[in-house]
Amino acid sequence: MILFENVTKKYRGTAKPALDGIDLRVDRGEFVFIVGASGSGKSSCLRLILREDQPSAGKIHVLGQDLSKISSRKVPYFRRNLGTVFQDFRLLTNKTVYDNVAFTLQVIGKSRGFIQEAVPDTLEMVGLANKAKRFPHELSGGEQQRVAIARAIVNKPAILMADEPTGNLDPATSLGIMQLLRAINAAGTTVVMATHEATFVDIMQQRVVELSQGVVVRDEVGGGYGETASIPIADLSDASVQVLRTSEAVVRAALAPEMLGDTAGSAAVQDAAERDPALVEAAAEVVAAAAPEPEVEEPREPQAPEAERQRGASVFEEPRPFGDDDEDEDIDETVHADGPRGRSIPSFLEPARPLDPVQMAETGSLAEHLGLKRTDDDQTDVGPVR
Ligand SMILES: Nc1ncnc2c1ncn2[C@@H]1O[C@H](COP(=O)(O)OP(=O)(O)OP(=O)(O)O)[C@@H](O)[C@H]1O
Repeated sequence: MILFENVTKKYRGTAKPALDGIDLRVDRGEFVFIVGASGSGKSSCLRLILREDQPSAGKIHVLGQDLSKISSRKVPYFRRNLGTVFQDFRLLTNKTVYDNVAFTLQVIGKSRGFIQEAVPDTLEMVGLANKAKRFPHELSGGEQQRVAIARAIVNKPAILMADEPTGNLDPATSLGIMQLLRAINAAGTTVVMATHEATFVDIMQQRVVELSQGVVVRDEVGGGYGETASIPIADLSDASVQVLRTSEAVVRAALAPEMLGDTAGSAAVQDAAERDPALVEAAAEVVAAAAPEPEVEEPREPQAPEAERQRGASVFEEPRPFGDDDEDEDIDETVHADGPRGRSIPSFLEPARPLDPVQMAETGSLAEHLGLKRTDDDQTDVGPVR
């Protein structure tokens, strides 16, 4: 699906290549994290896949096409197969949620009937059915990112590329976004996500490709605690490692229940709870600690419409649309400063309360299951909370 053969990318005027002889193969249906320090080459990698840029050497095939052979004129057509999500959402601020999503389909000439069906369906999927008529500035950061995701997937792309999609969001909101990306992946879309967020990489146990100075230094299926991990496992006692693994199973079951086979994830958690309640309690604390304690969010000045419009300009020659919505329940993604650490066991760890992944996917309520308190998220707006 994506194939890099000895790919080097050297930008003009730089001494060292941003990517140096990369070999990489991503198959259909995979969820791949590209991780690495700032400047390691993650975004360069995504830009090459999108054919925003060309390698200095080597070959790249995406969806069976040799990217060096796609003429500039055909690039917009090629990109219809790729959905993209960015840290800064890139929504069109003068359009409603519905129109943001519909716009993507309009520019590629989809019929009105198709749009009228696809947009509400997609908004429903991302949990924004009730916000179709809102404008981006009326949404929280998490909701704006959901609109961006709706826009990216409304045309059912084969590949969804996400570049730091949780970079501007608080931990609870980020968990909801990760949960949504996993649901999209579970529905068959290949997901390639560049991120610094070691916590999510650790707990999701998907494939991890780690870059360091333009070279792949790790390519691990089910990767977790590597050099980029937030919790270095080598520093932990055996008991702590066991606690960590239990927490990991819990969160993984919530984020990717199908990866564990039926209800094996929740069964394992319930099993552990029966055998050793103290372990599960300790695991709950690790889970809570894995989400960094949120700070109180500074309200941000709304962006000037013109500046926003400029930000909204897609990296593509062909602008991509965003999402609309329509659900009624507001998704409350605000996190209280006294959130995770104030409680002992998240409710979803309780043996009598099995996980309901479908419901969680619909509501994006993983953070709630983790016990992170939420309030009215319309007040939160965008802005780093870390
Ligand atoms: N257009 C460019 N011109 C010159 N150098 C560039 C350009 N884009 C990226 N670079 C350089 O290439 C290297 C890799 O950059 P890249 O943006 O791919 O890293 P990254 O891992 O995505 O970083 P970050 O996590 O900070 O976004 C860096 O040294 C960067 O300075």
